[in-house]
Amino acid sequence: MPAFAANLTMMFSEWSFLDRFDAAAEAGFTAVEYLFPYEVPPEAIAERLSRNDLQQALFNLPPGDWAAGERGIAALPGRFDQVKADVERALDYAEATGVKRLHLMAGLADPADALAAAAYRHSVVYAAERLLDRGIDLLIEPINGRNMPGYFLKDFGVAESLITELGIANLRLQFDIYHRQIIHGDVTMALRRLMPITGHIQIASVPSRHEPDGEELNYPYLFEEIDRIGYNGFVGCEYTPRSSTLDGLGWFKPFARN
Ligand SMILES: O=C(O)[C@@H](O)C(=O)CO
Ligand SMILES: [Mg+2]
Repeated sequence: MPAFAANLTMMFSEWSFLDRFDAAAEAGFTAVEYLFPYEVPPEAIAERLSRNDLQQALFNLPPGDWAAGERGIAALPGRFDQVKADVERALDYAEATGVKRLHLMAGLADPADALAAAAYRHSVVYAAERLLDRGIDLLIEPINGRNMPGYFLKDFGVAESLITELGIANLRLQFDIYHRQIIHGDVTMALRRLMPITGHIQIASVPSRHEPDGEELNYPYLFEEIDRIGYNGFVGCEYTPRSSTLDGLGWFKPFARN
């Protein structure tokens, strides 16, 4: 049975950020993820995790100036000092929350731009090596160009090649099934093939990015497949509920903690 993590950026938005931990636990989740923790102190998050017996599955390193449109800075030439500072900031939160995987966003840049490609590689190597002796995986995630136009890492083949070529033990793929289906399709075969380098899975319906209970993908089949291929990490529920979060949890009932 997959271990589902509620994505507190997209789910439980009826509650304040910290109260989302309580609500997710009450709904039967045993783990949570979100994009960014940086607006609240690490101790406050740690307290909610502990109070609710929740595991912290994942969060992202700081993404640059999100409000100004940045979507990561790893592939932006001239921002390496900031990448290094961001890794230290994320480590403070990692220590408090016990998270074992962090996602490094690439940013908006042309993948054919040699300077961007070099900057990205440099950032990825630095961050992965910095996290290695802390026992934390560095994840990279291909994101579809409809949701994030101009995003540097928009191809699963490119991510696979980079991970394989660099061969850093804790550098792994964030396999978001929603993005995979939009970019390439062939989800099941890709899950099977990429499983050895996959460090985290995320789900949502396609094309609406709502609950994983209909539309283009057969999630009951994919959940069984995730078990069949021996994946023992978390499956992040990175979707926007169609109406209220709780009303949309019918699909999750068979998996909920008591
Ligand atoms: O798929 C996504 O959008 C997220 O996993 C993410 O980290 C960037 O928005
Ligand atoms: Mg994702």
